[in-house]
Amino acid sequence: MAAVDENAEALGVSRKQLMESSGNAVAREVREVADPGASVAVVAGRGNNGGDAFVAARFLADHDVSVHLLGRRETITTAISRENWGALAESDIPAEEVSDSRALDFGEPDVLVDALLGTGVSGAPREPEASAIDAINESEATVVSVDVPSGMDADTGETPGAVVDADRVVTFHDAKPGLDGETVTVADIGIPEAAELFVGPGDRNVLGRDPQAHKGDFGKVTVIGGGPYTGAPALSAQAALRAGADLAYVACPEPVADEVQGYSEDLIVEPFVGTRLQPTHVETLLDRASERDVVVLGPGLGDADDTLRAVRQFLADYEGRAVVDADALQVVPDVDTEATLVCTPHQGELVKMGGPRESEWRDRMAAVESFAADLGHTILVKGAYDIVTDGEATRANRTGNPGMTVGGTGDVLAGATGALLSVTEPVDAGALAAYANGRAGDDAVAENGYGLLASDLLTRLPHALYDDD
Ligand SMILES: NC(=O)C1=CN([C@@H]2O[C@H](COP(=O)(O)OP(=O)(O)OC[C@H]3O[C@@H](n4cnc5c(N)ncnc54)[C@H](O)[C@@H]3O)[C@@H](O)[C@H]2O)[C@H](O)CC1
Ligand SMILES: [K+]
Repeated sequence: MAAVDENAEALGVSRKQLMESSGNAVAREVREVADPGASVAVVAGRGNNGGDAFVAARFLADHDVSVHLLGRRETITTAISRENWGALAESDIPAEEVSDSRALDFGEPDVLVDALLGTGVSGAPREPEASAIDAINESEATVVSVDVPSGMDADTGETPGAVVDADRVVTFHDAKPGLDGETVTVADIGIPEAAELFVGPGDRNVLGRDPQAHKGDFGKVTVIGGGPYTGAPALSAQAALRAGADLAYVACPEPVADEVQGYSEDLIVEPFVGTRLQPTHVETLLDRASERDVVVLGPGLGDADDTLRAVRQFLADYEGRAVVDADALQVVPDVDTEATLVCTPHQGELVKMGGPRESEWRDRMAAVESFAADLGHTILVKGAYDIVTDGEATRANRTGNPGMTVGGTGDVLAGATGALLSVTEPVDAGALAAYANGRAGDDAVAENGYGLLASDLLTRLPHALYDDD
């Protein structure tokens, strides 16, 4: 939900607007259960859940409203909630601050609005909230809970401690688990569909960095590639580093090893004998892969028969996480593997894998979703709108521009996906890599115009993935 909020903000719908809509929805619900003139007591906590209720109070001028904040105004946790508390002071709505739940006296109202705790709760309610919840439950009033009954975990529906016994719940944007017995209204608060459908800056929240982290915590990625091409594996491995991996290895044929190393001293090159990947290399590669977090299989490997046989053997025995790209993709549909794969085809490669041909992007989303479900792996289809799906969750990405049709941008994407796959789940890894790759391309074109090189994306990946703007 926090990610969707941030995406909405990036699309021009601020959190403050969302709070205004939320509060309005609560007021509508109150009007349904209480006629004008009825008494309404709002019991609010210090988070945004309370903020929603401050807004609701402003929309209930026809009712006899009082607001009771459990805490002091200085302890309100968010700026927008504080602003809405401030707005109450500019009205004639009685609003009191109560630090001790024993001093909480909301009388005998017709309606109680429960806005103590929302989606920000963690664990069982502590004091003074726990006693305030008891007080609400002892009241005869009709209880309208904001977002969730206070004390209920919005993700799981679990109630580890005291919880408000609500008559009605006004929940925002999406239904929440664990609600039954109450009358539930799911209120549309104006979050644009695009905030959920398209990957946005909020999706990056899954990429935390623990200050106590050690070398290797953010992933060791091996790129198995090269042979006919040397630039591709070097781009992938550098992209893995720029997307946050700690170590990037390139397993490539001996004759191209110097060239790959020559692209960057940051890469650890692990050559194998011969001019291309062959079945005799597979055992050693599997051994090494077992010490790494993710393998990126494909960049620059070519499609010689024995190379594709080697790819098939590798995947049949590999049980870890891998990104499969380029010529290696055609092997995936007929290999039986325990591995967790993120396949990164463009439209032509997808068709070669037996995938759908739909051209309109929404139709393609649905078709690729069911293809991924059948395949049993995550697919990231590259295009003007990238589609990422594991057969259940499906996202689209619209960063990027026509300048990115240049060779090598797919290798960068595969490497970035590899890095992110070592720290997040497959759909998130693919979605974020597509987003960052496209944004890096957009930044490069904004700075220099068209004529970008795939290598221009590399230094722009960190900003696209980790900067706050
Ligand atoms: N897009 C949306 O869905 C919108 C939701 N809105 C509302 O915002 C709340 C979530 O707000 P948040 O500030 O994140 O958290 P809460 O108000 O739920 O509470 C945080 C508050 O409570 C303290 N706390 C946490 N755990 C406990 C505990 N076990 N015991 C006591 N106190 C606890 C914490 O420290 C904070 O002070 C959501 O539910 C909606 O109502 C917005 O309106 C925007 C749109
Ligand atoms: K609540």
